[in-house]
Amino acid sequence: MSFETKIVCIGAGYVGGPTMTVIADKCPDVKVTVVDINQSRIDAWNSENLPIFEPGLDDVVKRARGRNLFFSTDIPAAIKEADIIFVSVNTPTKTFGHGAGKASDLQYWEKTARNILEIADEGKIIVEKSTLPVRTAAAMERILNSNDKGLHFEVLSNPEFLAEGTAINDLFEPDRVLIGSHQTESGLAACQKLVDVYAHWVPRDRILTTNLWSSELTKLTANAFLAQRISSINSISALCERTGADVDEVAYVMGKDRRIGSKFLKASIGFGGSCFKKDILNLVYLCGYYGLPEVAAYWESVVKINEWQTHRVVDRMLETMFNTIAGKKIAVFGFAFKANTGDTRESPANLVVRDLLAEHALPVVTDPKAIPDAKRDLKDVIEQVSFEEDPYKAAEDAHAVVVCTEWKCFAELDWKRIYSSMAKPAFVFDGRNILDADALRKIGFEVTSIGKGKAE
Ligand SMILES: NC(=O)C1=CN([C@@H]2O[C@H](COP(=O)(O)OP(=O)(O)OC[C@H]3O[C@@H](n4cnc5c(N)ncnc54)[C@H](O)[C@@H]3O)[C@@H](O)[C@H]2O)C=CC1
Ligand SMILES: O=C(O)[C@H]1O[C@H](OP(=O)(O)OP(=O)(O)OC[C@H]2O[C@@H](n3ccc(=O)[nH]c3=O)[C@H](O)[C@@H]2O)[C@H](O)[C@@H](O)[C@@H]1O
Repeated sequence: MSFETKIVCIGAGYVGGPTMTVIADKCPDVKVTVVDINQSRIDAWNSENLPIFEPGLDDVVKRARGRNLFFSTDIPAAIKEADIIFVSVNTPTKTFGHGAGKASDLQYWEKTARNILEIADEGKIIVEKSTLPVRTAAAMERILNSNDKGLHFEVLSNPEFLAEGTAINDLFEPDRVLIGSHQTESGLAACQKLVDVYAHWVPRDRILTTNLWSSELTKLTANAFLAQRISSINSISALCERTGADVDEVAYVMGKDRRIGSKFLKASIGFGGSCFKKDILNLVYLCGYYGLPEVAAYWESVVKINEWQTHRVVDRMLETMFNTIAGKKIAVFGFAFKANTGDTRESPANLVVRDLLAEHALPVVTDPKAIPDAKRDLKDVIEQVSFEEDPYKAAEDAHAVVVCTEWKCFAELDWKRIYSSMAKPAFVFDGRNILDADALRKIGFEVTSIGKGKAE
């Protein structure tokens, strides 16, 4: 079958895989090829065991794969035939040199741009799907358009707003799709081509078009605002613990004010995930670079509060468990950075386990989806940590259970059974406020929740 439009996506990760799968599903007239340098990842995309766990993804992949959706490592062939190339490679925080610890490491992006330039024999539309520092498109255009083949590349920014665990729904029914372009004739024409792709299923009034820099900066800002809400409520959770206020009640009532809204006000042991911290630090770096130290400090505090909140977990454990947890088995319920994903990148559970080890406790990690990634993340301390598929076994003889991920299955466990197998007094630290604390107390547990004090 011949296709009118050919899309290629470079990078078959958490974003490239699901976004391209949905584009292929919704646009049967478009050929979509997802390429990656990682052979085993591509093999997994072509198999029954997809490389990422995302509810609903399997069915959509099965519908489109082999029809107009292809996964491949043949990057040159894919680039050659593409009209539109999405780049969705990773953009981690730089770990070396200037801006280390804050700036984005753009080496994968630049390599991709040079790769495209080397192979392409006609001009193409290049779409920034990765989250990038504002003004990256300017650098990319300079690299791409500095060719001696007389080719013109138009760079668009089309940041992704999906959240892991709800990616398929987020992609099927996005709040908005954002496309940034130059406001030139060729920029607007390229923008229209991409609008036409999304318009297959996204209502036109939800496809927002802006200039390139607004689009790049909106993505960083959206993540910073979301994370800021979590740090704000988490900072208040500490005050609730001291005063007897209940953070869930405070958040609920505040959220009823439509100007505030109810979402992203769930107090927790801190946000995780591959993006919030990285993107805020990038924003902080950019503010410093553009001579705005006050703005940089404001946003940096969001990350600082988040780390402080996670460290408070083991601090509170010590306070409650007679100032020592050395030699005590502690069951860590959940290692994924949030429920409904196997992703553990920047998971607060990682920090909790390391804090437990620093106190010479004996952590046992259980998680319905994330044990393989947990083992990878804890490789350097693997001999001091145990892993257990079965949460009941993880809790046997433990002095405490600490809930780090809001998996629904943890709330549905038989807590009487857990209580009877634990050392006494049996402590529960609910880092996600998902358990029925009163019911647990009736069983006999000593329960500590986030943002709930004892004061009357
Ligand atoms: N994970 C998420 O939920 C979201 C991530 N983003 C952004 O999307 C971008 C990608 O993130 P993820 O998909 O999570 O990363 P990921 O690490 O899961 O996937 C990136 C993929 O790119 C591949 N890659 C790297 N260099 C390559 C090259 N030169 N040629 C071909 N493939 C190459 C890697 O092998 C990897 O499979 C990041 O900028 C991230 O900030 C944006 C929205 C949501
Ligand atoms: O750029 C990205 O990578 C994505 O980052 C987040 O998505 P994600 O990190 O997948 O998941 P979220 O649902 O945002 O949760 C992030 C973290 O915050 C925590 N969280 C979330 C909400 C809340 O009220 N409280 C809270 O502690 C979660 O448990 C999790 O650890 C954004 O929600 C997406 O819009 C964005 O596209």
